[in-house]
Amino acid sequence: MTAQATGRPAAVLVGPMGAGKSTVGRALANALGVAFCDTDDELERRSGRSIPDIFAADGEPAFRRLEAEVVTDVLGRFDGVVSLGGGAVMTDTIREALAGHAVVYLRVGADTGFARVAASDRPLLADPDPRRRYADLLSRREPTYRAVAAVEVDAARNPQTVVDDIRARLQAVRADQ
Ligand SMILES: Nc1ncnc2c1ncn2[C@@H]1O[C@H](COP(=O)(O)OP(=O)(O)OP(=O)(O)O)[C@@H](O)[C@H]1O
Ligand SMILES: O=C(O)C1=C[C@@H](O)[C@@H](O)[C@H](O)C1
Ligand SMILES: [Mg+2]
Repeated sequence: MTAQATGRPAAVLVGPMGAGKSTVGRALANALGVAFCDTDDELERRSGRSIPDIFAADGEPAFRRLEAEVVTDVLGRFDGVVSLGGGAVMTDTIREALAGHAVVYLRVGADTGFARVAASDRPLLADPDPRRRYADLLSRREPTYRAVAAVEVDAARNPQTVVDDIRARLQAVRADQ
């Protein structure tokens, strides 16, 4: 994380694995001319370990504790675009820290989201039936993504279209305030 904060994040992207939070987040930050922070990358940088290693060696609860520390710190002092990990919104302290922020839910269906990450090493998909696991996680988390977001966009489109849509929707929300 390079930028020092003076205000609040320009946008905070949430959604399931493969929604494009990292990809679209970086492009949105470029379009807005602000810095970008992916909290998964930030957690790996600060801990000096990979997320798959943390899951394998210490388990998911230990990962969630580290994630909560990193995300709440970033939300409190970073003024660029922030992308969260796919499960971050399920932690109470993170949901509390998201209140009042420009939270954007990148929505994808289970087939699209899973196809985008099937070949990667996301630890939660290390399962005998990863497609079903993905669909289960998405259906459990979807109400929470919706509840924390000020704006929801269809992320099954090309990244530039998603970026343009987010910018327009955030402007509309701000104009309403
Ligand atoms: N809008 C898009 N159209 C096509 N492919 C995309 C799009 N967004 C992301 N991808 C591709 O999908 C894969 C996953 O994207 P990305 O890592 O940005 O997802 P994520 O939401 O950050 O997932 P995670 O929660 O696991 O970090 C990458 O290979 C990326 O290039
Ligand atoms: O959906 C999840 O719970 C996760 C998504 C990734 O972004 C990482 O934060 C990690 O692999 C866990
Ligand atoms: Mg990501």
